[in-house]
Amino acid sequence: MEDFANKCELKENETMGRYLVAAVNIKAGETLLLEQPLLLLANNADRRCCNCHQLTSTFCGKCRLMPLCAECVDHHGLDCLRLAKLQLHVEQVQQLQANAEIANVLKFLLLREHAEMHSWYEELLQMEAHLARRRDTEIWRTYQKQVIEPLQSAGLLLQLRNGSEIDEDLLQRMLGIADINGFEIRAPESGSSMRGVYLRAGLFAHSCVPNVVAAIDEQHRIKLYANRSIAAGEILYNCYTNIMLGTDERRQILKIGKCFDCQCVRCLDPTELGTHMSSFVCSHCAGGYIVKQPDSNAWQCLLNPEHMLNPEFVASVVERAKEEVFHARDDIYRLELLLAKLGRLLHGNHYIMLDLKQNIASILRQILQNMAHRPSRKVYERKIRLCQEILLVLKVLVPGISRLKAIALYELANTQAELARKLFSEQEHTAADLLGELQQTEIMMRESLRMLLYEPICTPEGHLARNMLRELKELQNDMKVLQQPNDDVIN
Ligand SMILES: C[S@@+](CC[C@H](N)C(=O)[O-])C[C@H]1O[C@@H](n2cnc3c(N)ncnc32)[C@H](O)[C@@H]1O
Repeated sequence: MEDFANKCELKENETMGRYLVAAVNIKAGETLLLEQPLLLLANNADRRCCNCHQLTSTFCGKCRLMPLCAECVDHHGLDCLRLAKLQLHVEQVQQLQANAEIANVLKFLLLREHAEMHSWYEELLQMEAHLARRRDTEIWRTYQKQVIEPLQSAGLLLQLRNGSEIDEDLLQRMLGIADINGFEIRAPESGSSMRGVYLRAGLFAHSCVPNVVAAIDEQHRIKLYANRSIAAGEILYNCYTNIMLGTDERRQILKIGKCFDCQCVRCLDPTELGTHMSSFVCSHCAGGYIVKQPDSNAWQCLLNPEHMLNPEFVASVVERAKEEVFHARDDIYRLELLLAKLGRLLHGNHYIMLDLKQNIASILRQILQNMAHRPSRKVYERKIRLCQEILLVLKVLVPGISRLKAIALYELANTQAELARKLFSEQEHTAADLLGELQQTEIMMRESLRMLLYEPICTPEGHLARNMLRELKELQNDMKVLQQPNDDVIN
């Protein structure tokens, strides 16, 4: 919290509400905030044990309302005691157990219930909920039906402290705060997620070209650090969405999920900083690309504005391409075919093309890891090419410290080193060639490691950094051997 108080200054304006600016000059990699979540919430329809956060279908035997898995004995003692004191019939309990989101709201209500947590509750209520923008929308009506009505009809609210004050707006506010401010957190099972609400981390504004990175460790502690040097007075921006998506998709996610129109430099630039992550190929002009003009929303060729695409055609190509990528997943042959086919319509850096390239690269990784496949030189070279293409885009999108860039760089370095070793062992390359390749690899590994060292240790990236340190040492040992003046080695 000391870093936060010294380095971040809270401001407010009409467009963004509260936001943070750098109070001092900040160096790349400097930590701005370390914070534990005030609330850990399940996502949507998931029901998670409120002690260990595993998915569960069972409830605490004492309070009956909080999900608790068979392995956990109890959960937060005060919460359990308070809920157990409520006078509820079996049918009312069943009604409250039926919708998973109700447990999330109960967590808010329990903060309100305990006097010692009141100041946190008050701070939580100041967070943005976008009540006016969400009122009468689909999400509002869904929450009303599935969460608020059961809570009201079960007679639970009136038994809470000043229960008559807990009206529909207050409950919608709680749900809105969770949606607008929640950070996605890795859930215990791989591939699934839950949400964390952090009082300080939730104050950072969004940009699709952020200067701050958020990383959450296995204990759910969030770390926010600068990805480049930031001058005093600059706004501190975290990215709320996936930077590997195109502008229309990012803006839609932010509009629907966070209720605002992003106006960052990337969103306002039709070429997305020259990456062309949403551009189509112009079928009339050699080397011409069709981009969406931000003011008119027209899709026009950059070389000849008269060459246009119909927005419905663009939308349908994108939708169909996404479906085809989904169906081709895990099948490298189909993915490569699709890449060639879509390449006639989309720029090579279009986000769907990059997604395809990432899919292909990750299948190639599995093939290369399994030496029983005896992969040919072409397999290594294909993966190297794909990593290089992905990296070129990432270097523009995140010029500073980035875990995505670090991972892509590591994949590239690792494959280059493996190919060099293979060619040496098959006597296609000399020891001097191998040494040259390994020296290049070492530079890339060091660069990747330099970026990953800012990630908390207990995260997949932190584990990767530790493995990489070991690999780097092995690489350096190999290089030492190759550097020894030994006629048998260097030829
Ligand atoms: C996580 S909250 C950030 C803190 C919030 N501004 C507050 O006052 O509590 C996210 C909300 O901040 C606002 N916001 C963040 N970044 C923004 C941006 N670049 N442009 C406009 N509004 C932004 C939006 O209202 C968004 O829903």
